[in-house]
Amino acid sequence: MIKLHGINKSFKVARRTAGIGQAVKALFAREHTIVEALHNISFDISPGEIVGYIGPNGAGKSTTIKVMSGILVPDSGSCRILGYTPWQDRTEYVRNIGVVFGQRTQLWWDVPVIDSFGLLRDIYNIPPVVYRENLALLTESLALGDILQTPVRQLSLGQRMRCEIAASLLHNPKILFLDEPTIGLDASSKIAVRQFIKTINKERGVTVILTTHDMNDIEALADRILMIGKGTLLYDGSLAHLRSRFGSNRIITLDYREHAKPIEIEGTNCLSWSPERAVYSVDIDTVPVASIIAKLSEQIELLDIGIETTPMEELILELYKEHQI
Ligand SMILES: Nc1ncnc2c1ncn2[C@@H]1O[C@H](COP(=O)(O)OP(=O)(O)OP(=O)(O)O)[C@@H](O)[C@H]1O
Repeated sequence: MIKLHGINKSFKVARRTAGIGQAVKALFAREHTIVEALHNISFDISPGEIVGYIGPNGAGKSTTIKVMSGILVPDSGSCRILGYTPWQDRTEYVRNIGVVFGQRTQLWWDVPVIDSFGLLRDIYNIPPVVYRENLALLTESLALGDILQTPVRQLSLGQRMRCEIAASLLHNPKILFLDEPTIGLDASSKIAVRQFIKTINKERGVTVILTTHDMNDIEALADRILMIGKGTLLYDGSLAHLRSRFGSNRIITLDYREHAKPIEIEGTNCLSWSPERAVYSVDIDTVPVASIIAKLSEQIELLDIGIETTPMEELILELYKEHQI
């Protein structure tokens, strides 16, 4: 369904050093640097998948989404989605995809939400019956009833995001690209958005590609992770596989009577330390929990101990570290 092969994309960025002299100089001879945003990116995505596209800031996630949605033309490589080359067959292609950029809006700022939806209906030429049905369904499942008549600029972030998602689905797309769909949302809005994404994937078979920095999004939604760092694809695999790779990692939280100085324990990673509580990450195949407790008990009076398997955030950090990004 989605096939990217050897995609490269660089940006030429003007380089400026501070100071008026440099600014004047730059008027005559502008210096440039080349930012290699995507380097030889290849992957396939099948119909019905939910894929989490992750990586640190500036890794190339949005650039990939822009290439896949036809907004950016890569320097080289091929991208075939539903039989189209996004940036070449844009008019036809966009009828098949929905795109949500969490940090930008596709809705008209000053008009009521319903008017924006009406404009999208005309742009996409959505048949009246389909539009009516979808509007009813989306209004109900995303609880838009009370806000359809409100101008977009008066909406809260969570309300706007629900409207953005509805707007991206009015024309029944087969693929949904979500670029940080839960950014800035409160806990309950995040859960509502995740639930809805799951539902449209299950019930309508919409293929979803989402970029996020929120590992709870990934945990809740994605069966597969693509990880990118410095423009290069570093991991393509299931969440379960990632878990099994770091399967013996544990987070140990210790409460103790006041102790001012952190205690180093060989083979562990101290994630945080305060005078009453410390958190360590450890591979229990290498360093047994008992030895950590024994070592600490020699120096501090332990009050409580909690042991958890490594949370998603930590797994991803490990992966970033492994790839030195
Ligand atoms: N239009 C542009 N002009 C110049 N450089 C750009 C442009 N768009 C992206 N870049 C650069 O390309 C690289 C990848 O950026 P991109 O926005 O794809 O990263 P990202 O993974 O989405 O990051 P974030 O998590 O911070 O949103 C960065 O170094 C960025 O500065």
